[in-house]
Parts: sequence; C-alpha cells; structure tokens
Amino acid sequence: MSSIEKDKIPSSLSSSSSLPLSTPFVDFSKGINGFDKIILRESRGSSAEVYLYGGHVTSWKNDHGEELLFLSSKAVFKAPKAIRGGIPICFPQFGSHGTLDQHGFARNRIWAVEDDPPPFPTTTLNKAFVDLILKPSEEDTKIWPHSFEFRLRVALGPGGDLMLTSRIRNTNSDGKPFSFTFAYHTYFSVSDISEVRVEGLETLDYLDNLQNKERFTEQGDALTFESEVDKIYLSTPTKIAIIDHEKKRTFVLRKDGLPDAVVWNPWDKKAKAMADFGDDEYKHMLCVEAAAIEKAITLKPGEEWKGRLELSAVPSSYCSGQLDPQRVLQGS
Ligand SMILES: O=P(O)(O)OC[C@H]1O[C@@H](O)[C@H](O)[C@@H](O)[C@@H]1O
Repeated sequence: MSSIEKDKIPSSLSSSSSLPLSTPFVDFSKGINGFDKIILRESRGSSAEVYLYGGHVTSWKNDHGEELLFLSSKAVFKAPKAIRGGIPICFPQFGSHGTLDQHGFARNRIWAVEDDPPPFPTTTLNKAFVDLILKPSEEDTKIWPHSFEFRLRVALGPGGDLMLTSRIRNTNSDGKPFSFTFAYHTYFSVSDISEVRVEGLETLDYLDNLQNKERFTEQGDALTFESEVDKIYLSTPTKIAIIDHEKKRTFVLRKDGLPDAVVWNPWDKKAKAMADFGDDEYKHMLCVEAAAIEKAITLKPGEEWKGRLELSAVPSSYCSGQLDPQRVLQGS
C-alpha cells in the first residue's frame, strides 16, 4: 500500500555535489564515461552498483559474484540516452502515458548523494546503502511545472537482497497538487527466455501495449515466453516470482505501494530496431517492473508517497521437474 504522510517539508537538505568518503561497504568511484558511481558491498560478498546518472542501479551480484541484472553490451552511458539495462527509474511518467518523453526524465538526470536524509520509520542495521536525491532543474519545470524532492535509497541486505525505496514529496509553493506514474524498470538477467516462467500474475487483468493498451484477462497458467510481450498487469500481488529453469534460480520481487507490474521483452524484431540493444540479447533478459500506472499517484503540497521494491535471488528447488508455485510465492 502506498503511504502518504503529511509531515512538514524539511527546511534544509544536505545533498552534496562532491562525494562523501568511501567505506568498506560504500565505495564512491568513477564508472563508464567518468560518471560517478557508487559500489555497495555486503560482508558475505554480494554487491551492487548505482550510477548518479539516472539514480540507476546497473549491477547486482550475489555472493558468488554472479550478475543478476541484465545490462546490454550496447548500453550508452551518455545523456540524454537512458542506460539500457539494470534498473531505470520511470518518473514522473511511465511509458507514453502522458505528455512527457517516454518514461519521464528521472532516468536521464544527474542525481546527488544525500548525506543525511529525513529518517525512515524503521532503522536499518545494514551498512551497505546509499541515499540519492533528485530535484527538478529550471529546465525540468518548463516541461513538468512542479517542484518535488525524489529520494531514493538503494540498500543491500545481509543475505544479498537488493532494496530500493523511493520517497517522492510535493514541494510546490503554489498550493498545487501533482500526479505522476512510476516504475522500477528492472531488467533481470535470465539464461534463456524460453526456459523462464513468471508466477503471481496469472488470471489478472492487463493492458496490452501491443494492442492499443486494450484490457484483457490473463489465463490461469504461469507466464511463459515465445514472442514479444509488453503488458501492464493491474492490481498485482505484493510478491511475484521469476523462475529460471536452466539457471535453477528464482528471483522473488516483493513490492509495496506499487500495484501494477509491467512485463516486457522486445523479442527479435524490436531488438534489431534498438540501437543500444544487441540483436540476440532479448534471449537473456526479462523486464518485470514494479509500477504505479493505471491509477496515477496524486500528492498535495507537503505530501509524500513511498514505493518500495525488494529483490532476492534464491536457488530453485525442483520437485519431479516442476517447481511448486505455492512454495515460491508463499515461502519467506
Ligand atoms: O526503450 P525504452 O524507452 O527504454 O522503453 C523500453 C520499454 O519499456 C517498457 O516498460 C515499455 O512497456 C515498453 O513499451 C518499452 O518499449
């Protein structure tokens, strides 16, 4: 459920353009094309990388050093192109659902590190996290006439779980509310798309982007993939599983405040049409995007919305060649 708090707008922000000092858990360094990036390291060996360009997670590795997110070999790290892969943030508009450019502008702006963000209701004990902030530039307010503070915390849990918490606050001084749509556009790395299935979305209604956003109802079986897919599933459960049979790995997504879930794979023709995506790379990725799209989020000045995504990658357990969906979706 989304939480809207009506607490006061903080008077002072401590976002900085220079980067803080690195620790064993949080390493501030330079990435591709000299872009600032932050490497999070958890004591058992898992890690994640976050670019200030886009507030974009580009890598998430388990404690064996295996990459869990897909990043295209042709990804372009240069504004205004969004990085193809990892976890782009779609804000203030998902897709073409509005007047802005596709997926909004948060994914191609430079975010800042925030040293001392307003506290979270529960304190975290893990040390591998970073707080980022995005505020609109004058140019941004010309295309989206609103003032906001978008805080993003990226954290690695002790077991290597990747946790993203977005807090978006309306800071308009003209008394006006604003509305937005949102997605964590997560690209998962999979061994072979034809060996993958998604559980948790069966029997739900969806809008099909390939059929003028018309509404349909999904059939009863877990989703499998044999052609292009671009669907927005509505009112989805808080837990969704992506089962990679070949890798014997299951990704579990847990989400809060994000009722919708987009499932996207461009397949061969669209892959060839994208300059920043390899022709065959569609075989090794699947986007499952925790989102708020069908019902836009509206905030009055001073209100804050929170949307949280938690990803885990666990070894799949087989039972006579079949996974037990109940165990995947109901187990902790
Ligand atoms: O190429 P972009 O702008 O990153 O978008 C990629 C895809 O993102 C998905 O979320 C959309 O549903 C697709 O329609 C879109 O093609």
